Amino acid sequence: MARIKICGVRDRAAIDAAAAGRADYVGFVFFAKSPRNLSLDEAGGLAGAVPSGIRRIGLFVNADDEAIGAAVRAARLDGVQLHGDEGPDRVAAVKARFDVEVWKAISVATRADLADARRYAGVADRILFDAKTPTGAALPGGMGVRFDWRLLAGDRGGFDPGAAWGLAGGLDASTVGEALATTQAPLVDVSSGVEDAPGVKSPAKIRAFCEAVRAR
Ligand SMILES: O=C(O)c1ccccc1N[C@@H]1O[C@H](COP(=O)(O)O)[C@@H](O)[C@H]1O
Repeated sequence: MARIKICGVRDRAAIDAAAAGRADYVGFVFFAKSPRNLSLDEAGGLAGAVPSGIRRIGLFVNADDEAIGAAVRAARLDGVQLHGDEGPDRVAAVKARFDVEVWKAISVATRADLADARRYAGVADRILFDAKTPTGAALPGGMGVRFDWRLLAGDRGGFDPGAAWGLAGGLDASTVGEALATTQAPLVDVSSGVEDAPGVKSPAKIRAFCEAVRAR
């Protein structure tokens, strides 16, 4: 069964719903432009509400070591998701400096974009294939944009078949079944698809999403 990450949680009700749905990960966003952004204090408070079986992943966009380190400590992060323009060297540096798993998001619109993932082979602990948001968009993710999941069927553009990966972008309870059937993704990551408004998580939608994944 695919693992589940509920990203952009901002309150205890969302964390409780993720736990009820037996999600594997919750995501804390540390990106000021996002409606899901958390202060260090907020993240520290929420971290204590996350049950021990759920891993805490911090999302960053082109952040420096100081910002990542402060969040890792405040929220006792188990992992970081680098969702900006971080190249393989930067991903390797984050991995060397912090004792956490490191995910790298790859923006996908066409098959040619999949080749980018190969650059991170042996560097990132997990590749997250996410939809490329439109040029000039406010955010590089978290906008409910999906890509053609058929691109991930087969060899995923030559991506290392043994490497850990996941699917994000435009998922919700009504689409995740089709996404899993098409891609066989070992992990799905959702944010806006389990919200009532940007940054406002819906416990009912979180539970429905988890049920839809488990129904596969
Ligand atoms: O959620 C955000 O605000 C965000 C901000 C900047 C980069 C990525 C962000 N979210 C991630 O984007 C994907 C897809 O989200 P959605 O389900 O389409 O809304 C997911 O990995 C989020 O964690």
